[in-house]
Amino acid sequence: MMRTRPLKVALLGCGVVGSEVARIMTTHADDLAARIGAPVELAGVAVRRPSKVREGIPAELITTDATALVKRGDIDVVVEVIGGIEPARTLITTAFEHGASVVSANKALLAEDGATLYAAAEEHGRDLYFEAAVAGAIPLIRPLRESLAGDKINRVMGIVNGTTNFILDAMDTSGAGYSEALDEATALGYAEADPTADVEGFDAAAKAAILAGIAFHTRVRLDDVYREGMTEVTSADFASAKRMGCTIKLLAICERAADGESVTARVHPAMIPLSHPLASVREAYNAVFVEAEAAGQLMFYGPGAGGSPTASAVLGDLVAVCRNKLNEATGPGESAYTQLPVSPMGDVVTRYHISLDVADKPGVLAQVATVFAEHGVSIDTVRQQGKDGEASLVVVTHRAPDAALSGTVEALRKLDTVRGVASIMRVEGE
Ligand SMILES: NC(=O)c1ccc[n+]([C@@H]2O[C@H](COP(=O)([O-])OP(=O)(O)OC[C@H]3O[C@@H](n4cnc5c(N)ncnc54)[C@H](O)[C@@H]3O)[C@@H](O)[C@H]2O)c1
Ligand SMILES: N[C@@H](CCO)C(=O)O
Ligand code: NA
Repeated sequence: MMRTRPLKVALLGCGVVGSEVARIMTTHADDLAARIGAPVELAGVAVRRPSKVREGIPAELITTDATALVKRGDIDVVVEVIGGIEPARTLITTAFEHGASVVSANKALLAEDGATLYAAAEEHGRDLYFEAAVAGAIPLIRPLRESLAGDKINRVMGIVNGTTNFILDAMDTSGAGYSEALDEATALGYAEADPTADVEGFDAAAKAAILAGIAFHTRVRLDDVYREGMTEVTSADFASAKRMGCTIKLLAICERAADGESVTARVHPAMIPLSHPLASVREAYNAVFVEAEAAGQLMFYGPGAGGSPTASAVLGDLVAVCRNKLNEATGPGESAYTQLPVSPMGDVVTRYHISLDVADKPGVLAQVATVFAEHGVSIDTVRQQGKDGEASLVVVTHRAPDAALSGTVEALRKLDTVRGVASIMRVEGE
């Protein structure tokens, strides 16, 4: 039976995502009410610029005082789509203290200090939902927290940043320049307020921390995630990748160690074979592979960024939280009971593609091969292209620990015959 008294929602932030949340809440009000079992009412919208015209939002709902809004006491759900650490963190914890549940899209905050948010939610018996924080519209957090709660997840690997996938795809397929592609991604509402978070891998690293934490039931913070951005990927790297039957993607990879005693989380550009499903993820789409012991391989694919796809995930959470409220229940809280240590990048084992500029003379290849052997890194293939006494040497290795590869590269740089290390890229997905 439908409850007539509405559930009240406070919206914090009315930018790319917030404006879409408000629009869908208004246009789909009847359907949302029917699905929840009570009407949902937008009771206040906190913004920074009140003078801006916001179509469909009554002026009397607009306020610049987000703190007063979350303290009102009659608010059932606070939707936080401001982003950043503060004031978002204080607003969320204040919302819990004043009886509201929270839906947030804020991966930066969850990765930096999710523990504080979970603790405040638990202390006050409220919900914290954040489907939009990882891979936008793609249902991923809920499947990991709920559908796969009975399984053991060993690996999560995916493309979780739309902006950088858009740029890399453009560089690969149309030869577009980096800044031109970034401008387009920003205009389409994919990029963060400061796109450095996207291109330097901070956004993907935050998502990796959240995914690893949920997948492995352990606390993983942004600082635990190894991170390399994609600003140094060149057209020469793409040409090299093509020769190997690969493309280049910015990947987030979270793994449980073979002995099950530790985990790793990392974000970096990597070559993947064109035959791998992640290679065909185009534009700003995201895709995430999950490997679970009983389920096997699962792939989640869809729009990972943009106002309306992200609003879809926020509204799904809003419906879930409202249903919980009516049932006087709460959804899942933090699950970090395993407390596994997060190992450093040096322990990660993978394959490498290394491009060297060397002198084209007898014995150079043998010298280079010896350095790899001395560091216990086994070579899979070598390709040499010579020109005017100089040569480019491309070495692809078998699987080796990252620390061994770093040692190899350091030693290679010291050889007189090695003029430079043009690029080092990991090779994944084989
Ligand atoms: N855009 C996307 O594709 C996307 C996807 C997934 C998650 N997110 C996340 O959603 C959140 C919002 O992203 P966005 O793209 O809408 O950003 P945005 O910059 O378009 O919107 C944020 C809005 O919050 C407002 N704001 C800032 N401080 C405020 C305050 N103290 N009080 C009231 N309003 C304040 C800003 O003026 C701005 O309008 C971020 O956490 C982001 O990481 C965005
Ligand atoms: N800036 C992010 C938004 C989605 O989290 C991206 O490009 O994927
Ligand atoms: Na999602």
